[in-house]
Amino acid sequence: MSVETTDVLPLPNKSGQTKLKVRASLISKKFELSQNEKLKELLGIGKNSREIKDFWALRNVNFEVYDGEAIGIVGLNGSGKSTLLNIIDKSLSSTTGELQINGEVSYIAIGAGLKVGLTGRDNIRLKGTMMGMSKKEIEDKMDEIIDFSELGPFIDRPVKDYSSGMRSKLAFSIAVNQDPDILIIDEALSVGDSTFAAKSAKKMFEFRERGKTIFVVSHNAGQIQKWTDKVIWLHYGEVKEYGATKDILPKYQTFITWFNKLSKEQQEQYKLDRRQEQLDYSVEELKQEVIDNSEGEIDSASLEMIDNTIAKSKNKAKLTLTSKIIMSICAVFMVATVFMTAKSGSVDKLNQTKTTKQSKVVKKSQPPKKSSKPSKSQDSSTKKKSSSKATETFDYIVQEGDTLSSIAATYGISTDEIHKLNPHLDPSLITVGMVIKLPKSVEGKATTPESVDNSGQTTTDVPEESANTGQGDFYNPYQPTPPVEMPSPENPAPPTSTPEPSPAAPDPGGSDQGGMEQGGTDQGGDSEPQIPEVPVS
Ligand SMILES: Nc1ncnc2c1ncn2[C@@H]1O[C@H](COP(=O)(O)OP(=O)(O)OP(=O)(O)O)[C@@H](O)[C@H]1O
Repeated sequence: MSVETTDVLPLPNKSGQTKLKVRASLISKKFELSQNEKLKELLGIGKNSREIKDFWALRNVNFEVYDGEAIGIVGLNGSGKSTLLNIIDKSLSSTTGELQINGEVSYIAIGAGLKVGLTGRDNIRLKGTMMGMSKKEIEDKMDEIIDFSELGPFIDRPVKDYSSGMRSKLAFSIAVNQDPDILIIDEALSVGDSTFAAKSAKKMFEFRERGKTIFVVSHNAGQIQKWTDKVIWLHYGEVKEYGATKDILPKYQTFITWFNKLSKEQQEQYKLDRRQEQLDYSVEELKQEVIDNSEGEIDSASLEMIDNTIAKSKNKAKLTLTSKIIMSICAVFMVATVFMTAKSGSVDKLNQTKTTKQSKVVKKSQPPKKSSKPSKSQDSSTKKKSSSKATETFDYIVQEGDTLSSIAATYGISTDEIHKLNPHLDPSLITVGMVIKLPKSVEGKATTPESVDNSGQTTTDVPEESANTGQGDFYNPYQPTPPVEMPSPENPAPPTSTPEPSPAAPDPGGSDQGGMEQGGTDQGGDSEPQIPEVPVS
C-alpha cells in the first residue's frame, strides 16, 4: 500500500520566516510479540498465525512541521495517533526511521503523566523538578498553575480522587506553564468543561503566535477545524493525507460518512483486512516503498538509514536483554544479602529480646518490646501482597461507546498498561460485552468526564461546540455516533463486498471506533466535502 502524502508548504510565522521543528523520516513502529507468545509460537501452541505476528502500528511515516504551526492528528481508533505522539515525546522509540526535533516537548494526555497517589500540588512539584526547575522557581509558579487549573482546594487532594476532567485541567495547566517549544495535546481537552476548553484554546493560540508548535489529537471535528492549520490523517499506521486542515478534514469526514454507510459485517471485514496488512508488513516492504517512491535514481541514503536504524534498535534490544540478565543476577545477590543480614539481625534481636525479657522482671511497668520475629513475618506477607498486586487483574466488561482510550482514561491508566495485560487486544475490534483485563489496583476507581467545581459541586463537562451549535456539533469520542447520512444525492450506495477506498477520498472508519462526527465542521458552507469514489473490491 503506498503512502499518500501531499506536499505541504510551511506557514510563514510573524517574522515571515519558518524554522523546522519536527521532521519525521521513514518512521515505523513494530510492537513485538511478548517472550511468552514467542515461546508459544516456537512450541506451535499459538492459536493461529494472525495472533502470533508482530504488529506494525506505524508504517513509513514522513512529515515536516514548522514553528507556529498547529497540527491536528486524526484517524480511527488504533490508527497510531498516540504511538506517533509517544515517539515525538521520546517515551517510545521507533523501529525504523529518524525523528528530528528542535525544542522541548510537553505531552498532555487524559490518563498519562500524573502520579495518581500524589496530590495535585505534589504533581506540580514533581513535574517541575523533572523539567529541571529549582525549588524556588516551582514555588514561584505554583499559584499561577493552580489558578489556571481552577482546582481550588482540590489541589491538595490525591489525583486518584479527581474526575478525568480535573486530571486534564491539572495536566494542561502544568504543561502550558512549563512553556515548552512543542506542546502535544492527546484528547486532553475533550473531557474538560466548556469554559476551560475555551481558556485552553486561547492559551494555545498565544503559544502558536509565539512560534511554538502544537500537536492536537481530537475526535472532535470542530476542535480540529478551529485549532489547527494542518492535519495529518493516520490510517492503520500510515499517513493517508497531510495538508491544510481545510483540505484534509473534509476528506476525512467524507471517509467516515462512507464507512458509516457500510453494513456491520462490511465494517468488521474492512477493519480485519487493514489490520492484517499491519501484521503482514515488513522492513522489506518499507524498502520497496522507498524504491517505488524514488523518482529516477534509487534513494540509497534512505535505504541505508532503514538498515542503520534497524541495527540500532536490535542492539538496543540486545542491550536490554543483557542488562535484564545482569539486573536479575544483582537482584538475586541483593535478596540473598538482605536475607542473610535479616537472619543474623533477627538472631541479634532475638538475643536482645531475651535480654529485655530478663530485664522485664525488674522493670515491670515498661511495655514489652515487640520481638523482631513477628514483624519480620508481617513484613514478608506485606511484600507478597504488593508483588502479587502488580499482576492481579479484574474483568472489565466493555460498555456501549467504550474505546481503549476511554477505558484507560476512566481508570486513570495508560492504554499501554491495558495492552500489556491483554496482548491480543485489537482496539478497533472492541465490542460491547467483551471482557478486558484491568489492574486490580484501579478496580472501583473509575472516574467520569465530570468536573467538580471549586465549591465542590459536580458539573457534567460539555465542550464548547455542543453548547454553541445545538445541532450535534459536539462529538463525544466515548459515545457511538449515530449513522450519518451521505452529504449529497450523488452519493452512491455502499459496496457489497470488502471495500478498498480510493486514495483521493479514501476509506472508511467507524465512528463507533472513534471516527469523527460529520456535524463537527461547518456543514452547508462552500466547502462541501468531496464525495469518495466508491471502492470496488
Ligand atoms: N504496547 C503495545 N503493544 C502492542 N500493540 C500496541 C501497543 N500499543 C499500541 N498498540 C497497537 O498499536 C495500534 C495503534 O495504537 P494507538 O494507541 O497509537 O492508536 P490511536 O490512534 O491512538 O487509538 P485511539 O484513538 O483509540 O487512542 C493499535 O492497534 C494498538 O493495538
